[in-house]
Amino acid sequence: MLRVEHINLHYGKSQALWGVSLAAAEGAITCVLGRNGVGKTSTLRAITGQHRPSGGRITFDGHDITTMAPAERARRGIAFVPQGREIFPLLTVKENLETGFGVLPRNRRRIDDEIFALFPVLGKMLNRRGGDLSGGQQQQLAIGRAMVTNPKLIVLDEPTEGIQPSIIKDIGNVLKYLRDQRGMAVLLVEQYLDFARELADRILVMDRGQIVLDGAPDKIDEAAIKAHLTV
Ligand SMILES: Nc1ncnc2c1ncn2[C@@H]1O[C@H](COP(=O)(O)OP(=O)(O)OP(=O)(O)O)[C@@H](O)[C@H]1O
Repeated sequence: MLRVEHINLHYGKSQALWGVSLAAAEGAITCVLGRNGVGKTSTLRAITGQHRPSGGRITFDGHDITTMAPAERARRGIAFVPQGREIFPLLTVKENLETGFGVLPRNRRRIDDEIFALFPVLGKMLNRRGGDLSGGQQQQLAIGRAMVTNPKLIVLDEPTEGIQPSIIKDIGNVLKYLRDQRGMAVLLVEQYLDFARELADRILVMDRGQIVLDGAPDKIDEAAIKAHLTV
């Protein structure tokens, strides 16, 4: 579904990514692990179209999307749950969910009951402001907002960051549901190894702007992963 092939990415003269390649398959959770500052978010920025790579190619469903605008990628089925969630604090939960409507044709602009079944708290708090929600509830709202666009690929940047364990577990279950029941491709960036091991069908580890390990969770050497995750 998604293929990232040998991408380089620069911020001015400073190179953040060096020949990064990865794939996110339909019906699978792919997890990219790495410490702060190794290029995980930059990789996602290239995939979602927020920063153009300086080399390499990104394809989605067989189409080259390397230079495509973010909104066009969203229309084609790529949804993004950014780091820090980026909920609109003054909009209600319902209005936050409706911001996903922009990429949908008019006749498909509805919030599916499935979202409230997966995140009952959103249904209960529909008219509350986004800013009144706890961090964990905001993360659920950010995932719900991504689901409104009915994506084929959902890309999440550190969804467990600053979130209490019970909600981390709920989020893990929702990601499994999206993989198993909806056949979505899930691409997840994480620093939290246990969460990745529990969910991922494939783990990649980044260090200093490159992919340094890549394999199935039961095949990849845990000591090697940990060596790259500790400073
Ligand atoms: N807008 C920017 N301008 C200049 N340099 C940047 C910018 N964003 C990131 N960088 C640099 O690029 C490198 C990779 O950063 P990136 O945010 O992709 O890492 P990360 O693995 O996602 O880290 P984190 O977990 O902190 O988000 C770092 O050296 C960072 O300082």
